[in-house]
Amino acid sequence: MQYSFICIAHLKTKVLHNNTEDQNTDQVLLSLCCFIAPGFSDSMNGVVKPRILLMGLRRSGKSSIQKVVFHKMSPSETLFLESTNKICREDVSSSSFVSFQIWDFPGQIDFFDPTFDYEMIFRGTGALIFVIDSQDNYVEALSRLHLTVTRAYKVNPDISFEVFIHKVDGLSDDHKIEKQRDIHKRTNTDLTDAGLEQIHLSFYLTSIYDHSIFEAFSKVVQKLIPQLPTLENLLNIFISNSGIEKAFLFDVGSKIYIATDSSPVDMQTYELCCDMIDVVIDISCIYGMPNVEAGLPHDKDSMAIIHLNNTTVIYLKEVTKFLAMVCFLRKESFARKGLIDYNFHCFKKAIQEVFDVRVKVQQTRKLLNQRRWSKLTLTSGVILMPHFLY
Ligand SMILES: Nc1nc2c(ncn2[C@@H]2O[C@H](COP(=O)(O)OP(=O)(O)OP(=O)(O)O)[C@@H](O)[C@H]2O)c(=O)[nH]1
Repeated sequence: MQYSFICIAHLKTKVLHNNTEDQNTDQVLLSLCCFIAPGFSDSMNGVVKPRILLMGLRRSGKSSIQKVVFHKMSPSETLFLESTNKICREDVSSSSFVSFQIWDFPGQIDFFDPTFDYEMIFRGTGALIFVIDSQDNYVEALSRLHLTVTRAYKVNPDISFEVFIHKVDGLSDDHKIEKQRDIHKRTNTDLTDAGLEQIHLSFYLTSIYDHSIFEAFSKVVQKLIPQLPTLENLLNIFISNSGIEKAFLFDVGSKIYIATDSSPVDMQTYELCCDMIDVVIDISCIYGMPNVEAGLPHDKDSMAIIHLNNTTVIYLKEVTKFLAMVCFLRKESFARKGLIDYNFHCFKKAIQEVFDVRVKVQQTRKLLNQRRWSKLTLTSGVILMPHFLY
């Protein structure tokens, strides 16, 4: 597909009055509190920050994944990455929804090393990504995966286990499917033999040389967003009332999509969204923002429209400082842009309310924690150091 026309402009949203929309979004918001799950508290401050662990054998591609997805490193530069020899922790807090810690582990962790407190690590973990190099012999990787998963599950059965069958860029399509089937079968057989068939592993075919790694990471991150059903619901309401075929909510910095409507996602659509975000950011960097050092070149006026030569229109609009909505629609539907913009305005308001509820929950949790701590100090007369997770 070719882009036949690109227009990037600053546009103020026109507000049309449509009471039905407001009622719909309000109804969704009424049920919000059900989706605010406690999550993983980061020490005493009550900040919900799930932890994602990147594990796997040496040179399987863990650091490359982190650098490409979160540091915009080009895939070819990863050839020069040095081997990781200690646990590297990083905070990813680009928006209130995409906020977590990534821990990149060195290739060989010795679970039997007494200085390695794996219980403490797994206890605060939201997702464990195990990276397998598909271009290498993976027998050792599979036994390491089994050991890691069984240990982690015993400590924390709530972890989501994600297996990245990585470096598939060198494989043909048939070969990829065959490898995935084989790895899936072997791991499940091992788990069944160990009497742990209840452990669910999700498998993804990934490569840093295409968008598959971003798509896989999006799915991992989505599982850690307690408000996901609310966001999906809002997107469903938005698209069905605006004649839109598909809508994604993107974290602009990482190109991770944090939610989409309930229709299936195809890779080509996702790739077009990523390309569009790149175009918008590049053009904004060159022409748009006087002070790019201040952060992402994406602000409340950011928007872009791309007309493809197959009568599809892609429409990008800023939702929050870090989030953008990217929609796919027919040219005929885009004729009602005023209605789409009004509905988008309602959607944006609803998202803001989701943020507000979340912030309130976090503040209440922080206050409760502080009270609990001051009570502890008063009753015991001494302050005992808590057993913080690191
Ligand atoms: N072909 C291909 N190579 C990749 C891919 N991802 C990473 N690599 C290469 O794999 C090699 C090892 O990558 P690293 O990210 O250093 O691996 P690691 O798992 O962090 O290694 P340790 O730090 O030793 O545990 C590098 O040369 C990367 O360029 C991929 O998707 N495809």
